[in-house]
Amino acid sequence: MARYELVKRSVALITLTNPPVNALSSAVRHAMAKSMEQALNDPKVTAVVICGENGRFCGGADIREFAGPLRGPPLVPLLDAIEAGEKPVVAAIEGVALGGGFELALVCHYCIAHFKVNHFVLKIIKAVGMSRAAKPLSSRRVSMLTTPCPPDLDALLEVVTMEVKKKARGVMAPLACIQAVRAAATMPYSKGIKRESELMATLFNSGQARALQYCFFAQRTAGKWTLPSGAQWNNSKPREIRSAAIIGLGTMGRGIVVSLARVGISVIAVESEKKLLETGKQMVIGMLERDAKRRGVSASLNLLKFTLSLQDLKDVDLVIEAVFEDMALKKRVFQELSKVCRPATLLCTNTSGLDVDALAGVTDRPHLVVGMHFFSPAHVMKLLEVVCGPRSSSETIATAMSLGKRMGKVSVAVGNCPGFVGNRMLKPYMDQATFLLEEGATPEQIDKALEDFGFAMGVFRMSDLAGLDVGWRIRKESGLTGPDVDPKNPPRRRHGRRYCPIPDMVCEQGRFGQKTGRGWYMYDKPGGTNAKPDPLIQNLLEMYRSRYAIQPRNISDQEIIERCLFALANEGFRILEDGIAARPEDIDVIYLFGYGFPRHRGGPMFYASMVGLERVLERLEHYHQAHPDVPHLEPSPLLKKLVACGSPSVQTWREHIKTMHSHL
Ligand SMILES: C[C@H](O)[C@H](C)C(=O)SCCNC(=O)CCNC(=O)[C@H](O)C(C)(C)COP(=O)([O-])OP(=O)([O-])OC[C@H]1O[C@@H](n2cnc3c(N)ncnc32)[C@H](O)[C@@H]1OP(=O)([O-])[O-]
Repeated sequence: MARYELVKRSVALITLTNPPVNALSSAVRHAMAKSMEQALNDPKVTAVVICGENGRFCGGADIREFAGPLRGPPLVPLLDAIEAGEKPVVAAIEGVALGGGFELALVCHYCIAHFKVNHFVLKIIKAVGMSRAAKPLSSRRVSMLTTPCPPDLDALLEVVTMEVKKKARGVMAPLACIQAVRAAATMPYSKGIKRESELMATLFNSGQARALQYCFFAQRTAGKWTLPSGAQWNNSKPREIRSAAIIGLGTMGRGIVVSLARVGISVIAVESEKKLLETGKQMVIGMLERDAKRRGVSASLNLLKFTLSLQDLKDVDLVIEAVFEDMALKKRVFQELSKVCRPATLLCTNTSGLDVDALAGVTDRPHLVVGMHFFSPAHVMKLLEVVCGPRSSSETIATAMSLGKRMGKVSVAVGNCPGFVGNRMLKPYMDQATFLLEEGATPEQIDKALEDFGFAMGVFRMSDLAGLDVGWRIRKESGLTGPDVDPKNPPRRRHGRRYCPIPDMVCEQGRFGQKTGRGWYMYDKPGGTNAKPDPLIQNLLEMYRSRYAIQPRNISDQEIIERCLFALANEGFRILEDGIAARPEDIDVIYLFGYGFPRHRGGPMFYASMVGLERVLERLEHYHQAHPDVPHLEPSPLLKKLVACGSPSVQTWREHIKTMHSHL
């Protein structure tokens, strides 16, 4: 866990050896303490160098050890011994020096860092080689350094605090960092370090720390998929994709073209009309040029080809269909692709919730069909839902997952059902928000409650951004609203359950959100982003409630959070029961990377476990009793079962899901 060598007869070289990131596990700390003692006590040793194996210095404390009691020698006394030692210690840094790894570098008297190191502030060594060995160390001890205190420190920290509170609502760590900076600038080292330890202890024992550690491992677990057949992430070889084609140059298609081209994959982009093709082409080129400029590289425009003819696709490795969300149209595209593309070409769909297997069924290669559900904007959002149809082969799934990772996405394998995972859960979440409007809340009150919880955007601001017409079109196609709805249907019921027509009423007024300058909010112009409460919406709500004799009531933020987030998690439990998601961590990763769920809350499933499953169950029972015509408030059988089993930790829920029909 740490190797000790004597080089040039007088330099002790200590190499951290805990692959893959040399995390400071108890074994590493123990080995380091032993090696440092050996080096400091050996009269032949005049200097010490600490480095990390595998081109990485140190990825910090071993996060896996946080779950239980601390074992082995604590880190701080070890760092103090290095700092106070009488022999110069040099940190030879490559790759990363994170957290405790950063602290280790800081207490070394000198640092030499490879120029490609990220995550590190350089402490520049004045001369090359070990000519420092005989020099006094006092000026090199971090405890002896003086921190200049700017005269306007309070004002400076005030501004930073405001910024942090805006950008990281409710997050503890950044505010603690500001307090640590204040301590470093205004206190002697010993008091400053003591203050920092107090701040660290508060954070370390917080629910937010547990949520962030959970997210870290959940993100890495999400890529480890398994099929009922036993095929899985580490025994299914992905195909190499050198060439791809995108059908449809709408917002999603353009983003997908950019995502592929900027990682070196040649892309043929197809549109149905010359004008659409030309517009899409100009937008893609502009996006790639801006992206390349930002990254300081040249735009890979030579990888692009734009065409009106599917015939040009005959040799590509993979196609992603991104046409209008209409099943009949998609089926025609897949039938055509079947004829044009060579037999081994993978055919993928970017549908946001339609039946992937129905599309597979119209092709000559159902085993090569898979969903690749990108999130808008596709070249920015990191989430990729890889939707496994029952006939998708393990090689096809492995290829889609690997391609997602190559594009810098967080790929999550999910089963095939309406809305898959993310959008299926979004429906009850948004339904609750509109029901709360009927009952007395306003869009801005609901959004504020959700944004105070930690969401970057509340549900109504998010809908205005995405465009209200998207959902409206889906509801019309599903027969929930529009001229085809049976007039005998009571306006507030559909299929025997409660239905809120307010979003339809808003759309019928041409209020589609930011794009039209009016939606749930009003904006200074079409395309504007500065959302202001709109009195016309307030009037619409008042008129609506009086028309249906709804007596508005004061609704607490707590009720808003419980009804929206417990309904969200409840659908997550159903998704686990249906085998559409392999584990709760996958659901949480989808919501962290696709829907802006605040990371310091862990995700909808982790949040439910932190609130306490018994509490979630009790509140859902309460709300379902109050609203019996809202099925998604009825507690799921899995939630009840987990509570009956004593509410085990989220990481063990899989053991209680005996789903024989897992889609994954
Ligand atoms: C006060 C002080 O602050 C306290 C005391 C602390 O120090 S708190 C801890 C502070 N340290 C961190 O926050 C660093 C967290 N790690 C990272 O940011 C990244 O890992 C990376 C270093 C930039 C490398 O990225 P990568 O993309 O090349 O590889 P990977 O896929 O991410 O990771 C490869 C494998 O290593 C595992 N791993 C990475 N870092 C780890 C860590 N610190 N502890 C335990 N395991 C870790 C990870 O789970 C994965 O495992 P598996 O999935 O293969 O089984």
